[in-house]
Amino acid sequence: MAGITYEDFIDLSFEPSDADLVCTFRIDPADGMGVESAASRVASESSNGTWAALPTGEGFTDMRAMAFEIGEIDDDSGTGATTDAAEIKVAYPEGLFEPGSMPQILSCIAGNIMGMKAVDTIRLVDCEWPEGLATSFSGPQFGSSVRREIFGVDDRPILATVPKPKVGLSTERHAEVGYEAWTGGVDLLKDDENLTDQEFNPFHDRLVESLAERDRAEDETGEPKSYLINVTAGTNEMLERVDQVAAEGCEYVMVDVVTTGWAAVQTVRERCEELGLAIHAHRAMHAAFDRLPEHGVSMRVLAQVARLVGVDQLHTGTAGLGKLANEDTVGINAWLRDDLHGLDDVLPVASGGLHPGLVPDLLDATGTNVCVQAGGGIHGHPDGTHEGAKALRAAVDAYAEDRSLESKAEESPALRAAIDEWGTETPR
Ligand SMILES: O=C(COP(=O)(O)O)[C@H](O)[C@H](O)COP(=O)(O)O
Ligand SMILES: [Mg+2]
Repeated sequence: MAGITYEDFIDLSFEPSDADLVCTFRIDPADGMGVESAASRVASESSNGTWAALPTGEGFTDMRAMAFEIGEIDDDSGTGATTDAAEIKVAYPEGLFEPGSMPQILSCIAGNIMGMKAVDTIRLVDCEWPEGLATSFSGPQFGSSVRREIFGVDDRPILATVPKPKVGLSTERHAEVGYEAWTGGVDLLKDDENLTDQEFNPFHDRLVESLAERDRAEDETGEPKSYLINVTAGTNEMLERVDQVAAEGCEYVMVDVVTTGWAAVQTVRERCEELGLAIHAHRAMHAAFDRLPEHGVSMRVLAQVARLVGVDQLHTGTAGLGKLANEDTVGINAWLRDDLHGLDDVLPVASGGLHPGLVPDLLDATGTNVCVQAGGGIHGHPDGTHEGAKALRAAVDAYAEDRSLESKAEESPALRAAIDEWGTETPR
């Protein structure tokens, strides 16, 4: 029987074409499987093969992926991987994918293979996106130009804060905290990932009252201010909320991109294009699949997906300085700025356990073309939110002035109090 078996999905002499999507996987073959068979099985199951030999012939278009490279593990994941763990490359023909559909692409390259027995663990580490597939997506509407276009700055990070406690504040208190933070020196108020439309703080009331305080803070400071309101919900409801955000004159929406799903984010992206709204992407739940170095989908790939689908700002970690286990923040941020067939870049958001004492090391690692978000590091300040915002702003200003925190703290009591409270320690 003419046909294909799963051995037909590996050719170590194969050379991918420029139109192929090339994926790098880290695999740990199951006992007795052997690396080449496991690699072929990965290519087979993620394209058009399965465990059994299959008939082809009339009416069959060859959409096979091809495993074409098997290399040593060069990551320092320290997972104690077995000796036959390897890094493989698989080339996928462009025709396998539906242009512009991130769900379908991920159902190929991060679908069944994540759970198949041929490998004990498998991790999608990186993707090299060909022009045809990449440009079938919108990409970011603004990217890092939000700093200049919304806040008129291009020489410092933009600062954000999320009111803490993360949920439970009344609408009125939430807006008050926003005013205190905006007038203390942050540019962006942000909802937390699990604040959406709850009884204690309904979405539309929060939108209207927070923006009223934003206007007051702009008048008082003479600086542009904005608000990352979390529109996360079912897709149709999200579109309703996006329309409300635009109607009330805000510049951004925030979306929990992993829990809403990429199809929903693509739909929101289309509406934001029509309305001229920037998208802030929170990545809550990413660690369910990107934390373990030997299994899942890397944060690097998640960032690539987010940029293609078209978010403008994305949480990418704190280069190990904050409270959350972090991936390769510096490498991911660099990729977000690299050319991607002309698609716009993405502004990285450093967040998670940050406070003024960590700012110098953070900006040494990430540079200043970022958004720096602090929640506890502002609202936990011994003298409250307004002073906490002043302290964070002073720490960022000190970096721009090439001054130490200690020197800056001589003219900033708020920064002095923050350093006395938290020093330069990394919280857990
Ligand atoms: O609420 C916070 C941070 O609050 P705090 O500043 O009090 O720690 C964010 O949800 C985390 O940054 C998410 O993590 P990441 O940014 O890594 O996705
Ligand atoms: Mg949060």
